Amino acid sequence: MIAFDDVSYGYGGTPLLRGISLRLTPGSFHFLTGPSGAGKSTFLKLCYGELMPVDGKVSLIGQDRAAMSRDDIARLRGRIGVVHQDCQFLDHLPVAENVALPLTVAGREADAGELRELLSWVGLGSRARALPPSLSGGERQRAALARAVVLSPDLLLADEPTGNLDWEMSLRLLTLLSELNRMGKTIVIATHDLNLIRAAKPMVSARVLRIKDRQIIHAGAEL
Ligand SMILES: Nc1ncnc2c1ncn2[C@@H]1O[C@H](COP(=O)(O)OP(=O)(O)OP(=O)(O)O)[C@@H](O)[C@H]1O
Repeated sequence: MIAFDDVSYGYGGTPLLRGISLRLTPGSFHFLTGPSGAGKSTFLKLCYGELMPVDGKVSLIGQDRAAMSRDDIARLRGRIGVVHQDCQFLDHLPVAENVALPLTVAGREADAGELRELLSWVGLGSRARALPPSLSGGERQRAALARAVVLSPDLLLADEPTGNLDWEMSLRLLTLLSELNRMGKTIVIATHDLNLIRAAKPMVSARVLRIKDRQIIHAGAEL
């Protein structure tokens, strides 16, 4: 699904990630961890084509990133959903319309029934008409998750999705993400919360990637 071959990246000539080679196979579930500033968000940006590698090759769902046009990248947005760290919304539009926005942008009509089902899956069935500023942190994250999956992507990337949430809400979000994985979606969650990774153990068969010394290593047994 995603392949990195000897990929390096840095901002303004300062190396951040170096010589990364890995595969994210269809249906896999990965946590990506590492200290603040290690490059987790940067790695995710390389995975959804926002950034181009400085060296090496990134293949996104079978396409070489370097050979992709703007249209290819736009099409990719339907296959790769992203829950961003800051999950911004259009504050003047109700939750349901914010969640449906990727459909609108893709020129597709939102099916009211499917949208209702999606909102109730994330527990926001009764908040469809609410405006984003009135949502709690947990509600915002769940709305962001709904928006990220509204186009039914094959791969979902979540950047610190539980960053500001209490434990109960973190587990709720983790449960939703593991349900998506059981439905066959490939999932990558960037997090520095090791408790979250431990809590996922009974839910999914997850692998842990850790950024260390500019490299991404497979962590495993010790978590
Ligand atoms: N657009 C940018 N221009 C220059 N430097 C950047 C840019 N984006 C990120 N960086 C730097 O690259 C490094 C890695 O950032 P990144 O956001 O990928 O780390 P992270 O592991 O996700 O951190 P956190 O856990 O704090 O979110 C940081 O030192 C950051 O300041």
